Amino acid sequence: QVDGPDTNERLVNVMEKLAGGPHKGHRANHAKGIVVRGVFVPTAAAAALSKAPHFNKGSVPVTARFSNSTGVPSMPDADGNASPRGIALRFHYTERAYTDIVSISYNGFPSATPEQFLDFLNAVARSGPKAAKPTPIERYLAAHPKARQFVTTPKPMPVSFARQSFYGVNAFRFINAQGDKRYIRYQILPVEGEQFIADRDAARLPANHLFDELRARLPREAAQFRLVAQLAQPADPINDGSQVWPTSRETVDLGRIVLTTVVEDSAGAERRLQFNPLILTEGIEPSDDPILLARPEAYTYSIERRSQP
Ligand code: HEM
Repeated sequence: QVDGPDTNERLVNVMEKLAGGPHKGHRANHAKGIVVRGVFVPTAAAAALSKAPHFNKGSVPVTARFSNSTGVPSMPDADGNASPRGIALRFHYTERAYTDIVSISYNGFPSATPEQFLDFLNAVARSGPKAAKPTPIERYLAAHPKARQFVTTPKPMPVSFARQSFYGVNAFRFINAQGDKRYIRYQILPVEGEQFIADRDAARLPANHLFDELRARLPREAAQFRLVAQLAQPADPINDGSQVWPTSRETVDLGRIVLTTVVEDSAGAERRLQFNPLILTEGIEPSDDPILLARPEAYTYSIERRSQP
């Protein structure tokens, strides 16, 4: 038995440190958010892949939270560190029961395991302005191509949260009524397509532009996404979200997410909401991806801290 914080608690500690926090009442990551609601309408193809209840009904209510990355609650939307952004989705398939998808606007992850992710974040934390060259993060990125790709891939600001794609990254296993099993990864793709703003123009926009845009948009026009399953081929890596599957893999439209309303007290709602990618239902099983399996525990540290009065 080893005393002291475990990897998941250390991850939350370093996230708070990087954010100049802890910021009382806020998430250790994806702190700046907005809560909306709408519906999900599944396709017939969804029911053929999974017996999950929300894929086998006419439609179900959805609660969603869009967010900027990092634990900085005042993160300006055009800041480079605001990406990858998040969408967390909760499908209410009965009055009391729900299942979640928690996804980001980058297809992939910098690390294969929580330990590697901790090394990555610690390297960032040790690379302040006074760090000797090459800095810890420069050395880390030189040795870790997936993390390098994550950091160096341009992540421009979208014109709207409604015009950004999101990716589930971790794999899940679908099981249909016949007992057939398929590994999948989620994609959440804007029906209107992606559209981005040049960095130079984004820098001139107000700090809350994306949040204001969503509040202005929804009374006129829903934010609509296709929920898509990318199907694994037998040799595809199932347990490593840093290894993206080829774009040539078959995809299946599972249905349409139609988000229509910003909830009345978004700040209160987000304090109460506790999204968790392992709140699943029959017809959907987790993979053994160690990042996926670590997430609920890490999230619980953040939830406990932000719930303190
Ligand atoms: C070991 C890896 C990870 C760690 C340690 C981690 C940590 C965290 C923490 C501490 C929170 C705040 C939870 C809360 O207070 O409710 C959070 C939220 C979030 N994470 Fe992660 N995360 C990890 C991986 C991922 C991955 C792979 C994705 C997506 C593919 C993701 C997407 C999100 C999103 C969208 C939120 C905001 C959820 C909301 O709106 O409430 N995270 N994460």
